Amino acid sequence: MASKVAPKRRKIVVLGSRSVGKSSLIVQYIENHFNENYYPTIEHNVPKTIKLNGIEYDCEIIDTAGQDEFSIFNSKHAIGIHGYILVYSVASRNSFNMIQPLYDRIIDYRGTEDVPCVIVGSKTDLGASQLYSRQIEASEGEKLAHQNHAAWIETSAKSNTNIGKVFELCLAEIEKGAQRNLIAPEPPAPVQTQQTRCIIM
Ligand SMILES: Nc1nc2c(ncn2[C@@H]2O[C@H](COP(=O)(O)OP(=O)(O)OP(=O)(O)O)[C@@H](O)[C@H]2O)c(=O)[nH]1
Repeated sequence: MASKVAPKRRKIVVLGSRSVGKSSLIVQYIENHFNENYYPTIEHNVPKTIKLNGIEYDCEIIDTAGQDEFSIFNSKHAIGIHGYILVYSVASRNSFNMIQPLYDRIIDYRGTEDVPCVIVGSKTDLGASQLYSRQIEASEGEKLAHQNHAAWIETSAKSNTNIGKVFELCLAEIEKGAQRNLIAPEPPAPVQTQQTRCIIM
């Protein structure tokens, strides 16, 4: 009997300063809506099946409480994580300045620079508003990503711009890593055999 291949499981963690829009990114992706109110996040995992190149992946997206210079990286986010989404707001220089130390901490903990990662410039709608001005140009975000061999994209959860692409990019980075053997191949799913006989010992 041919063994059935289990869907690949992938764990993605979303990191970045407080209030940059990590939860909004996830909520827009999963539930297709945007909330103007700010509720500080208590870390939780969100399941989502993501399809890439015709293959379905069982993903777990970890929404974290925002990091600051004191709580920059929790070592639990170094183990068992397949991909990283690092978010800054294009309207906040401070949040952008957190990305490099955060990335450095990840590679320190993992002991390799080969880390599947997407850097995301969020809240692009604010950059176009009259109340806030853009503090981080696209070229600056792109350069940072390039220096760290990461993918990069700008988004707006409010106007639902590029949200799905963030997760597809992350999965694509993970699969590129898998081809470089960053991820051990999945074992085949156990085959359910019907027990037809009973042995009394
Ligand atoms: N204009 C605009 N506001 C946004 C966008 N994304 C999030 N926000 C707002 O920014 C605030 C913070 O958003 P959250 O998604 O809670 O941010 P977070 O990064 O999860 O915050 P922490 O829980 O502190 O880590 C909320 O008031 C959101 O409505 C966006 O794309 N555009």
